[in-house]
Amino acid sequence: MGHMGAGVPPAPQPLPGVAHVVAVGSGKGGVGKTTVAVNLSVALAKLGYKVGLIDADIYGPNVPTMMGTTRQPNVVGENRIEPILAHGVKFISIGLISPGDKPLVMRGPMLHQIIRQFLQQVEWGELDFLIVDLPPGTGDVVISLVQTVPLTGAVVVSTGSNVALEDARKALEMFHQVKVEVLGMVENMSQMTLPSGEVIDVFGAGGTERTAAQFGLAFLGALELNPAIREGGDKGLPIALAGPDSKLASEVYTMAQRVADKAKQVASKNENVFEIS
Ligand SMILES: Nc1ncnc2c1ncn2[C@@H]1O[C@H](COP(=O)(O)OP(=O)(O)OP(=O)(O)O)[C@@H](O)[C@H]1O
Repeated sequence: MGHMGAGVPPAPQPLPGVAHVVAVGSGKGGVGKTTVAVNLSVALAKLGYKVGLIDADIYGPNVPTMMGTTRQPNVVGENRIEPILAHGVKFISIGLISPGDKPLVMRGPMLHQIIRQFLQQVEWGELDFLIVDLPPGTGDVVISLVQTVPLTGAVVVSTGSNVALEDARKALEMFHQVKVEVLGMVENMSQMTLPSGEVIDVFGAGGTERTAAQFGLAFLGALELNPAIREGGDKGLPIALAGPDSKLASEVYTMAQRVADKAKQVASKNENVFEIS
């Protein structure tokens, strides 16, 4: 103990009962990362998986609004936090804890502490997927995350625009640096269909799929730009609730199925690596 420097973090430990931790990141803010993370979670739950969702966007926690509840979580036993259940998904967010009393500036150690608590002190129980909605950009939160738990992989969300893709590439680079496998990329705010049926391309649809191909990554799907998606977010009724037969929500289910398949594939590949060595 004594000679171990205080700066040496303990090795990441899997969360008992949690099969896959999957981070959702973007690089650029405002591309709809939280919208994707929330809908992905709800769709996975509707597909029959046990799903948890951590709002790790400490500076702009929008998950409670998008999940439709700002109820404070109960603390049980020895400082264990009960996640909030909404739309079949268990979630936790800094936005639920002492709302109105959140520090605007957080020092690194405090941020690390929050991420660790969200992973280790929340009563997640058995989960197939624990989705983590990262803050935009690259940095601290991801480092705290990978120091605490092993991740199955990450999903990178972008629009098709060059500026969003520039930042998405930085996110890809960051995941590479911290040795987190990217499961694939999602294009959000892709094409938009007008009531007349005319399709308009606002952000350069197709750009994300091309970028994924350049990096040898899977393209996990596109979500159109549609006011119903924004309304669903603001009302706390994610469009995934409409189910796989709804035309709009079907895109989310395709995406969710691909994320699930890819996560299982990556995890079994990594298990084999351990067995061989
Ligand atoms: N496909 C879409 N169609 C219409 N509106 C969308 C779509 N995706 C997201 N939005 C809306 O765009 C806004 C930004 O989305 P969101 O909060 O998910 O982005 P974000 O990338 O998580 O942002 P940040 O992390 O910077 O806070 C929200 O109002 C959301 O409802």
